[in-house]
Amino acid sequence: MKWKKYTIDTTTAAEDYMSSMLMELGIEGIEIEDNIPLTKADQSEMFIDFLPELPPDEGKSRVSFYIEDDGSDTTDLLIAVKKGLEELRNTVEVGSGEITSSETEDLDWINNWKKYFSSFTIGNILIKPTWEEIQAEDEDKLLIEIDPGISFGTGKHETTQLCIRQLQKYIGDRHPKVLDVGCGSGILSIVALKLGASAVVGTDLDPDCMTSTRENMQVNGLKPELGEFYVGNLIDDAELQNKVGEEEYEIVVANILADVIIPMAPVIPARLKKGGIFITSGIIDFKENEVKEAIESAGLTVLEINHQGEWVNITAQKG
Ligand SMILES: C[S@@+](CC[C@H](N)C(=O)[O-])C[C@H]1O[C@@H](n2cnc3c(N)ncnc32)[C@H](O)[C@@H]1O
Repeated sequence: MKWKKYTIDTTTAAEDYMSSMLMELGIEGIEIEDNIPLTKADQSEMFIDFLPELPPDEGKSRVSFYIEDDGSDTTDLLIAVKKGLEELRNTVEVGSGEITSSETEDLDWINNWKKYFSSFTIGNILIKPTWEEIQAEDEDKLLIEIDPGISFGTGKHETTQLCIRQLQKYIGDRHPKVLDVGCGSGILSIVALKLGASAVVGTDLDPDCMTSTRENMQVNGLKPELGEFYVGNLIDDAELQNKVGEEEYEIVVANILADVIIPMAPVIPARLKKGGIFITSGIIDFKENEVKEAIESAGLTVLEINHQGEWVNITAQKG
């Protein structure tokens, strides 16, 4: 799909007004470049754990928007953008407001990442995108097929791999019931079921993950009744906590982010059966101690801490 990119030179004070004006004109692909650091809340919503140092914020901003380049005339739309921009000058300092257009780019928002996702193995598990063929040398592996769609979880991320290794280690032949908090594409639920879990319950904040997870269960030949998946936040949603249940699980896995796992830690022990295992990752290395302390304060005993790249997995047990 071809897109045309237009960039407006403006100010940080005007950027929100500018995007709102563009959205009102029906433009959806909007990008803002400035040097304002993200707030903690923004960071956790965007699943970024740390950011590079930014140069000082001098109040400058570049607001870009993308229009599909399907040959249709965009003159009227650009006139409307310029008019909207001039009207904004009555409300806020807009800066130069100069609009430049750049080369047509080939952008496929949803599918471009697929180029970077190819089959790989973790121990005897083969994780394969649904669109790739299985190679002869991999035919003896435990096959997991994944199409994450727009949800997180191809299995390639270090944090997912750290969790998969721990699931391999702790599922054994106990046929545990597993709770997968932050299920994303459903990859950890599917790995758990393929490794012998008797049932899984998954939760995520993002409703799209319910679709991806259910579709991936089906692709992997897993009966829908093996999994229940709910949208919501286990940290403070009493209704979700009820649905998920108490002392139901031999294993809880949560691959999210340190800043989410810390407030979530207190609600984990109640979900676990006695002796149950909590496997968690999404923890960047400099937050390891903070998460470990939160897990211990919640009453769990830390059994293992593993590292892959800059990422950490903590595995703990309910006494
Ligand atoms: C790093 S992804 C992990 C996806 C998948 N489980 C994996 O291991 O690849 C984190 C997921 O957690 C979800 N999430 C973030 N905060 C959450 C919360 N408080 N409760 C449940 N899910 C949450 C996100 O929407 C995202 O799908």
